[in-house]
Amino acid sequence: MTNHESNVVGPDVMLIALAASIPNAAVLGGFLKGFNDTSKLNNLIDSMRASSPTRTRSSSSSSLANNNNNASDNQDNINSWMVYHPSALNMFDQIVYNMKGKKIVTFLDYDGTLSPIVADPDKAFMTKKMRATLKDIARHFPTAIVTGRCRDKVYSFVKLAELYYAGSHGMDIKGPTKSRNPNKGNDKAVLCQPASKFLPMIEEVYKILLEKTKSVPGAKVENNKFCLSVHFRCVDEKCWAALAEQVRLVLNEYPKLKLTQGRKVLEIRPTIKWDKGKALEFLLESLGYENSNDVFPIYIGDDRTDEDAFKVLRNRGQGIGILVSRVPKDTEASYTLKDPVEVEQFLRRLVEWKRSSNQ
Ligand SMILES: O=P(O)(O)OC[C@H]1O[C@H](O[C@H]2O[C@H](CO)[C@@H](O)[C@H](O)[C@H]2O)[C@H](O)[C@@H](O)[C@@H]1O
Repeated sequence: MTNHESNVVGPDVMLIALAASIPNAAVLGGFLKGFNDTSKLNNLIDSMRASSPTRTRSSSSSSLANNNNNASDNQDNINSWMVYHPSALNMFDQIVYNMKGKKIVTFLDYDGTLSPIVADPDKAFMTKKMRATLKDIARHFPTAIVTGRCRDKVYSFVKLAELYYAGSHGMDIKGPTKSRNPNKGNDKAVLCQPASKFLPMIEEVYKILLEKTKSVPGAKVENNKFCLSVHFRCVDEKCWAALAEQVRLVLNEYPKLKLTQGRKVLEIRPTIKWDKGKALEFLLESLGYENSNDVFPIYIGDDRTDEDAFKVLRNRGQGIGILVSRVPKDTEASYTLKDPVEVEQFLRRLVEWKRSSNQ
């Protein structure tokens, strides 16, 4: 099972992963009651830890020698992982060779891809440089931001009307409000909201979660319109289980909602079959590339939710997925970039290649 497959979890199982991170046997025993699939449990614990990339494997070791060994093991892991997922910057010439003559479409995740991960989700700004590069990218290629965020919120960060925006993990898609090419008039007006009937339920759960998580210091509930985020980045690890318990109790009353996990965030969303991969397919179709062999989609993202889109590209045998990560992760992406700085460099090279190659 890939990390992606273990991504969508029921609240109870999630709680077990959280509970396993606290060193209290009695509490842990209580949480584990009734759970007997050890490998599933281990997957979930791994998945929980993987959402905390600042922690290295050596952090619990007290001996310096162990730390050194672990550091060199980690480096070996990174090196062998990079053989299968090489840097998109190092492989740039090969990538452009493969996309020659094709219509490029770029799909970009926001947090951790265009903006660095920061403690306060309301302050996840892009650099001016990134914005200028994005503007140039959109001038040359149809470009979409595909994010777990509320569409309006991400627009308030990006502020480029010539892009497509797929907010709420792709459940809220809107086309550009300004043409990418002033001589050609407006791009096709696109709107897709497959989870609209869940809006009142999401609102209701948002209010309840706000109230219920008040008692957990550092917890933050974010309303992303068709889905919700419960952030635990600023919550003391000892309180993760308590927070998860609150979320679980609330979600028990809403079987039509499911829980997924991002980077130090629990995400609550409708149980519809829609994700960033579906959003990518919808956008390609809207752009007229449903059955085209001529299209070359590039999807760049850092999160598990981006795996749905990487998988779609892999299955279509088209374009490339680029994972933004410094550490080895189970991924369907073909290439990697380390951080948003490298993402900007890659996008800039794409713009320069396009300008110089008359493609
Ligand atoms: O699909 P994305 O664009 O990657 O959005 C996923 C979530 O991103 C945001 O949370 C993450 O970034 C925050 C700011 O850097 C960080 O504080 C948090 O720990 C991360 O999980 C956003 O706030 C969430 O609503 C999105 O679901």
